[in-house]
Amino acid sequence: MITVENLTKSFQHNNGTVRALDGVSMEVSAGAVCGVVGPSGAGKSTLARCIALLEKPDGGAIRVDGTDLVSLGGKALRAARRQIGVVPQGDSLLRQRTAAGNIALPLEAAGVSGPQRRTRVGELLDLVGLTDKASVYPDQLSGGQRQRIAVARALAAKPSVLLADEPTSALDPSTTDSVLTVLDRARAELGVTVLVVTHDMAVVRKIADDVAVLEDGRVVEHGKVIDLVAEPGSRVGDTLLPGTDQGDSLRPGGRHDVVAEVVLVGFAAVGALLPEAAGRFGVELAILGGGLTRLGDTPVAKFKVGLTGERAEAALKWMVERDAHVRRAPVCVDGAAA
Ligand SMILES: Nc1ncnc2c1ncn2[C@@H]1O[C@H](COP(=O)(O)OP(=O)(O)OP(=O)(O)O)[C@@H](O)[C@H]1O
Repeated sequence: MITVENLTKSFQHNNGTVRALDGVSMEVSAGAVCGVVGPSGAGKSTLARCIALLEKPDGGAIRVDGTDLVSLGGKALRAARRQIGVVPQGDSLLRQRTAAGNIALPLEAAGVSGPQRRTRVGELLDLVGLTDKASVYPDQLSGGQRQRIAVARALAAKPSVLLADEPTSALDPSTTDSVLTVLDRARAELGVTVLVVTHDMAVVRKIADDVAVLEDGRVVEHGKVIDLVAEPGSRVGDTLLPGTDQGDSLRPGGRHDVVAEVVLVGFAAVGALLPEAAGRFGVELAILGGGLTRLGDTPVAKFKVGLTGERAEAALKWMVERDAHVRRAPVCVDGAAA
């Protein structure tokens, strides 16, 4: 578990002070993948560098499994740094070393013996799916392969936390997927807690359990992706789920008695809830907008639906009782939309 409490960090510029982190607090559960997203200059990299102990915050605490890393010094700080593997932004491999040689670097620094090093490097090459590239130099690898080697190198010393700063920027979508798969495997097979800094919400959609949205050095939204997408007005939800033409379009009109926005999470809900509600309550149900997507392996749908029939309200209530997230237009006492 990583807990960040009220973290502050400022930089002096010629024209004044920039508050890169302005009281950031967030939590990442052990073994989860957390996406840190936000616009350029929001403070994402500064947060990552502070957690990686590459930058000292001005104030606040960073607890990994209960220990406040900010208060550490000397030997304890060096030991804590080894617990955090870092995949830096951009190309970070040494050109004059092979893929295997790059992965072995942290092991050499830690004094791990030759045979043990070879075994560990072999395991890591296998984890990132590049066993056949052991003796290849970075220049002969694709951008995605280089990033996968950088992930393997970051995992070499068996850290409990893996921090990746924009690991997929400048990669095409299929290459991006291969890097994300490797991060996901690190979590699933090694139990590593993964923090991914990214400006790309597709990364959050594909692998994140948790997300923190930063803006101007502050956390403006934070939580489990699957919970946030169901919250009305969530920025994460608005970005990750299909649009449905919101606002006035939720007002009942035309031939529908009730118009509502419905978010459905999981195979059972997405596959069966709407037709079952329509059949059970004898209402006509029309999909007016929205669509399907996936969050990791979980199917999620957001639809604008129009219900017609005497028991339309009862059908909606029944869906809510089955964990559908329903957003209705406010209705006045005379039944008209407010
Ligand atoms: N070493 C530094 N010296 C001075 N200012 C810095 C330094 N690092 C970051 N900043 C400033 O702090 C603010 C936050 O920068 P940071 O790189 O953390 O944002 P970011 O969200 O990662 O942006 P990007 O997506 O563009 O990388 C910016 O205004 C930046 O100019």
